[in-house]
Amino acid sequence: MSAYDSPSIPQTTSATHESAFLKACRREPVPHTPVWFMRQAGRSLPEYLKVREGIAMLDSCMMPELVAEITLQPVRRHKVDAAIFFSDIVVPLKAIGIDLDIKPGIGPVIAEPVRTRADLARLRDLTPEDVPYVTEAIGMLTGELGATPLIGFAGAPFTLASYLVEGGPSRNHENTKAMMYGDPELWADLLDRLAEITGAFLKVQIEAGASAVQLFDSWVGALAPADYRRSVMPASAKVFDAVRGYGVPRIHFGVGTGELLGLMGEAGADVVGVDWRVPMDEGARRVGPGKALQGNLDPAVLFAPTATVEAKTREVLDAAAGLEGHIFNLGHGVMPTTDPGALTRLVEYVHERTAR
Ligand SMILES: Cc1c2[nH]c(c1CCC(=O)O)Cc1[nH]c(c(CCC(=O)O)c1C)Cc1[nH]c(c(CCC(=O)O)c1C)Cc1[nH]c(c(C)c1CCC(=O)O)C2
Repeated sequence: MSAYDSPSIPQTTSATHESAFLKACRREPVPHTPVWFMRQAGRSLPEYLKVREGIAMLDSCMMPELVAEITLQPVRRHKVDAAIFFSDIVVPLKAIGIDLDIKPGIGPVIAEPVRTRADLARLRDLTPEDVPYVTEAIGMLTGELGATPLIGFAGAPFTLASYLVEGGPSRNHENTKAMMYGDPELWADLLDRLAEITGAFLKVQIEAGASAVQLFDSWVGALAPADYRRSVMPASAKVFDAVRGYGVPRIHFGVGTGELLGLMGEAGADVVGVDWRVPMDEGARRVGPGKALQGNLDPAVLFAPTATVEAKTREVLDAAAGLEGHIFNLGHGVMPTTDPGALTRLVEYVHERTAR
């Protein structure tokens, strides 16, 4: 009996359990390679722009019916093999009272950056009562999704710390690294706080019915492996540990993480996401045995002609052909100006090409 046979998640029906996506996460044989896209919900879809009209991003995350509708849109349109919960990595921070906003075209902006030990006191624990709209939206979704699994997610401690310390998006993460190198004790305590909050946020989603979770460490590729191991990995490992007992697959993803893939696997995930810079077979070699892999078409390829998209997709599938457990995805999120038709065709193409 593997950890995944655990009956501890009553919300995951047997049809969901037998879905291609969850089988691939468990490295079991699949009828076809499952496909989903990071940022599959969002601005590439006209139906998304329509329902979001006049509603601020963070407000929309707190409206369960709207969240459920937006989460379902790409499943209906593209026939992807998994849904990802519509929310944002800063939602749990907002929920514990951090003054922040998501500015269109910019991203999360924090009113008062976290830079000192006194600032840490603002990062209190998250409880399910802080995010009732998450539980409610997931409850609605699991019914509507049928056998299609729902992926819950959270931002990883490093990526959340970067937004909190910088006060917003950052190219070089200079204030974040200044704390990490210059005040390692404060840094460790900050990451530990964020690991607690993130673990609690993932638990809420799993208990509401999410059948997999993804930890987004989008900006961790800015670190050298030794710094990752010393200053970040313990906090990410704590998050994976916090949800291990549920037996739901845990996915770990970051951008520009070619040099970190082995350590990201070691942090405890069941599935490691690979961006487009590392071929899947090389990614598998770096991650090591016992993990499924997710990736990794360059999202910019979708702007090329269909024949090119197909040729580049074949390259990904061929490189992943020897893997036990491949989930097809882009190497990072769908760009807002992507033609949604290109995404629908891509799902169909991967399904046809890998049908067994
Ligand atoms: C770094 C990060 C953030 N948010 C997220 C990450 C990690 C993933 C990654 O690396 O891309 C995670 C995220 N954010 C969103 C989702 C929804 C689920 C999905 O993938 O479909 C997910 C998984 C919705 C969103 N989150 C955001 C949007 C766009 C806002 C809008 O549509 O009005 C969406 C659909 C806002 C946001 N939030 C953030 C950014 C950088 C932005 C974009 C700002 C902009 O360009 O306007 C922070």
